[in-house]
Amino acid sequence: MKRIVVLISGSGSNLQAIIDACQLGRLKAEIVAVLSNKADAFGLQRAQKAGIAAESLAIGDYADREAFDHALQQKIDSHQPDLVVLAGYMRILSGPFVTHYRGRLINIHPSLLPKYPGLHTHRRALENGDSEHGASVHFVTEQLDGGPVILQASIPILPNDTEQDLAKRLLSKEHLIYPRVIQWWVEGRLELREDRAWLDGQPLGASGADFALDELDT
Ligand SMILES: Nc1nc2c(c(=O)[nH]1)N[C@@H](CN(C=O)c1ccc(C(=O)N[C@@H](CCC(=O)O)C(=O)O)cc1)CN2
Ligand SMILES: NCC(=O)N[C@@H]1O[C@H](COP(=O)([O-])[O-])[C@@H](O)[C@H]1O
Repeated sequence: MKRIVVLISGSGSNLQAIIDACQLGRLKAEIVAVLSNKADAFGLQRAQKAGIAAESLAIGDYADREAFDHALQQKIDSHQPDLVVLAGYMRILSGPFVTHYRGRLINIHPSLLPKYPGLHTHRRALENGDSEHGASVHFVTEQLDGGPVILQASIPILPNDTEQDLAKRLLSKEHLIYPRVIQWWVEGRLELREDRAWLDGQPLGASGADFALDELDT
């Protein structure tokens, strides 16, 4: 069974969706560890409740980003993962780390990439008066949120939406698309090739696979 390590920094609702998918048998993989840069990340409690190894590393214990990432990499590799999943992990990863996991490192980002890489995406979409917003699952490369997109989900922005409204509505879509992308990778259907995401031997376009969300819940 494929082994997954999940990196988090906060609540871990995407982690929970992945845990649930594994426990329901929809995702034929094993989360072997959950790691965080925040000792108080609620997602660590979610992992412990599910009987999954949960650990944190303190950024302040390391001289710089590269030293932290090297220690994180060693911790990850001690669990011998096949796939590393970023699920609300809020640290920019250094080049050697990304290179080490190339093609088996994915992230979910709360925007319709390439719009709004980086932070505060809900606020930026509201400030720009956008009519829609969304989330993107992508391979992680050194370019922040610039890696090949695998799958996106969109939501309308409603007249009185706040950042919190968008975040809540978007999370419910994230919880559908992320387990599905992980399932594609675990099944060997998804790969990073020539700087593009390929699914079932076909290169995906800039917005990733073209799937209606209701197809994903089957
Ligand atoms: N090399 C890469 N690293 C990461 C990627 C990536 O695509 N390439 N994705 C991010 C996830 N992410 C958005 O999806 C993201 C995470 C963190 C930040 C950021 O600016 N972090 C700051 C600290 C912010 C904080 O502590 O609140 C930092 O690292 O200095 C931007 C985007 C994961 N990493
Ligand atoms: N830049 C990375 C980023 O902002 N990721 C976003 O953080 C949230 C984590 O929620 P969760 O902890 O409940 O899964 C999710 O919305 C995810 O898209």
